[in-house]
Amino acid sequence: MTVRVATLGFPRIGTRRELKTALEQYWAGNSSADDLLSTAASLRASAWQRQKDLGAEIIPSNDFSLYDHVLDTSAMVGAVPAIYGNVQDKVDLGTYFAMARGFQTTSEECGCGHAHGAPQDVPAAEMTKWFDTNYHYLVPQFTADQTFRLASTKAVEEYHEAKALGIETRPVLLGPVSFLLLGKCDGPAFDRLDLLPALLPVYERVLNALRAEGADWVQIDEPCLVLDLPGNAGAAFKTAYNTLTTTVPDLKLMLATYFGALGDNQGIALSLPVHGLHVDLVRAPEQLASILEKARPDLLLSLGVVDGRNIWKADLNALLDHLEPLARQRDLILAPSCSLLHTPIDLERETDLDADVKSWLAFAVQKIEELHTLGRALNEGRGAVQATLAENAAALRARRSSAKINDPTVQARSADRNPALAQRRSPFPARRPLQQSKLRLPLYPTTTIGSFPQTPEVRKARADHARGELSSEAYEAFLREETARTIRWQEEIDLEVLVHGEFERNDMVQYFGEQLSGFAFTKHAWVQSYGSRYVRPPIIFGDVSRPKAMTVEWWEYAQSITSRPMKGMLTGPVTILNWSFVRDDQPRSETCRQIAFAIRDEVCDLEKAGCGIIQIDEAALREGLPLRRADWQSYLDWAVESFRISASGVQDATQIHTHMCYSEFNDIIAAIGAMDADVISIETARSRMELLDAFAAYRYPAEIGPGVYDIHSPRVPSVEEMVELLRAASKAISPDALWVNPDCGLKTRKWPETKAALINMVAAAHYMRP
Ligand SMILES: Nc1nc2c(c(=O)[nH]1)N[C@@H](CNc1ccc(C(=O)N[C@@H](CCC(=O)N[C@@H](CCC(=O)N[C@@H](CCC(=O)O)C(=O)O)C(=O)O)C(=O)O)cc1)CN2
Ligand code: MET
Ligand SMILES: [Zn+2]
Repeated sequence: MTVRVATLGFPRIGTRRELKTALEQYWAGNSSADDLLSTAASLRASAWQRQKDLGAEIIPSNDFSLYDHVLDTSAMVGAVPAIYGNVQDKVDLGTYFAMARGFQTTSEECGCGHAHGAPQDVPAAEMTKWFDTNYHYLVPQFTADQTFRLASTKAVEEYHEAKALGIETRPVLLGPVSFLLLGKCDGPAFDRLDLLPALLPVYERVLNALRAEGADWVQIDEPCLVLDLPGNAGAAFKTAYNTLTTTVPDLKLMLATYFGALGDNQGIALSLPVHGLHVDLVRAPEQLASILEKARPDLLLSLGVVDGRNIWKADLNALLDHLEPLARQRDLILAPSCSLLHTPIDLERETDLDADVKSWLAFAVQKIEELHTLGRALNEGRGAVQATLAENAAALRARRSSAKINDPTVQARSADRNPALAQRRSPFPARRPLQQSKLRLPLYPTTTIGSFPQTPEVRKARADHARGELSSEAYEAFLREETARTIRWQEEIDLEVLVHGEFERNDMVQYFGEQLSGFAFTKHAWVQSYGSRYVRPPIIFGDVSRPKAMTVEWWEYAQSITSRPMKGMLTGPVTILNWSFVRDDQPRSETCRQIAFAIRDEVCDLEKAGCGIIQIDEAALREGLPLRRADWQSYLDWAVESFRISASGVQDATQIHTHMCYSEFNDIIAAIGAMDADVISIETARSRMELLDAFAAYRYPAEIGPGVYDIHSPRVPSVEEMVELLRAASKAISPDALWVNPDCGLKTRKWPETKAALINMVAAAHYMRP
């Protein structure tokens, strides 16, 4: 029996973030479409070659994307909402980026490649989290009478491109059922799965074209198979795969599932007439036994045994113990649990990491090496890779017994089960008047979410400082100047509650990770978050504590130069946890609690310094929700408790804000209420306030700032537009509980559009006041 090594997807961004640079240059009008496309082609070529060199035998194509693979799928099938005005055969670059980022002729994109006669002012499509990751996709939008057409042959072109380079690939497509399920209805709700018959012919054409080019196998991703599915989904999967396997008979389909167990969908998955099935055995190792028992003997199993969602070395010897008996019985494919999109590329670039910590890690490149080692051990016997296996065992042993991991003081504090720790002194109705009389804010008070534009100058100053080319004094003076200018400007346009702008922070999670014990951080380990925006998630390897105050000095400086209230600005424990690579040797809930105590101390220190409004961002609370409803409550219990531990050390008159973006709250609104924040700001602009229905229905007790300005697009919303949104909001929520703010922080924006939009926002708030 033979074992082969596959990857399901490789990071697109390039080891030196070449894709980011190429995109941003193109959007700024500094480079041509040809420049962008040729960078993209060379990134694909080197990713294919790299994977091949590392020993991957089945290499994906069409996993690359200029922006997002779900948007690519919408383009492939011509699911382009009418507002983008594309009626041609192909979705061109201009339309593609208009959907991704919105389009305004006055904005930066002017003159670069939008279709002739394209609309001049369109908002971007809605963006949301890809399952429980920090990757965001553009939500496909369907009308009830949606038609589909083949509008992009990218998959075929990229297969061909690899072939021309001498590399045989297995093209990847997002499967039709997941594509429909991940989308939303434009207008009154209907069953998106009803669109399947209209959609399948486009998939047939693409698959036929791939077959004609010479592809033997196609990887078709149906990650929705790990979710709780609507009752008719089983039938939809059957229709889809019966149709595709009969109409494209001699092409083999590898149906890929990941991010969890098939669970109650296992029967569906195993009944489909596909030729192979990939399952995630990192998140759900327990599913292997029943899959082996029930799978057709000729079904080629692809086992996701190396974690595509985290950066720890795999336990190769333990894996071999499980895999060896299996590999004697059937042909197998070994693969990462999911696409490597969610891991950084190459550990070897991290020359400054603590040597011990580094020896415990594997990034995308190292994970393929691990798979290659496993493959050889199974095909040739462990002896063939003895030294590598011994090294792996030694590293794992060293990690388990390392003194760097354990801090008894932290463990003792976290074990304190006193419920008062997670309880404000009084309930919200008693806190509210104390806060109101202290703050004296008008109706519809205005504020922003925290960050102001992280300009190239700010980034450069930080980089120069890190390289030792700018002294700490000069760097801090520069940051103080930026902060002061931003505060003066907020006063000038008459915002009520000010922020300092977060110029000193590289990222809202990494900044804290760099100051907390138990965390390691990287220099080059970028992971795509959306489009050209990447993050370097910190690595939590040990018990977490706060050696000293992290934000108090900057807050004190900021408050010292204004008489308006200055928000203290912190990232909450659940978000730090969810946006880090988390240790896998204790429950996540335990790590979260440790972070919560560290943040609690910071909250108390801010209050002691005189801060009356403290925002604790929990942007990632919703995305951490387990994919299966049955697992929600236990997560929400510890996540909410951790937030409350962080927020509950203060007096009643101190106003605690929290902020969340991209949050579909409908299902977890009770937990949001249970966080017991005094004010919550949320993303609502792109979904046009739909979200507020949940708050209204639940009678959310505290104050709410529904975002009126979509900050993920350079587009400037008009006063009228924001007044419209506020009117809609004031129908759902009592006006005396409403705040006026953007959807999220402004770090990704440029100053001109930020200024224009916030001036409009303040005007909209003034207009609403009686
Ligand atoms: N962790 C996290 N997840 C999140 C968010 C978030 O803010 N943080 N927001 C939501 C949306 N996602 C986002 C993710 C990233 C960014 C973002 O702006 N990322 C920046 C990088 C931020 C950063 O780490 N900046 C560093 C490094 C900047 C940099 O590239 N420096 C250059 C040098 C620049 C020079 O010399 O001029 C270099 O290192 O090469 C800094 O400011 O110090 C980017 O891609 O451009 C925004 C939103 C959801 N998830
Ligand atoms: C992704 S949530 C961002 C919150 C943070 N305070 C900011 O304004 O950037
Ligand atoms: Zn946000």
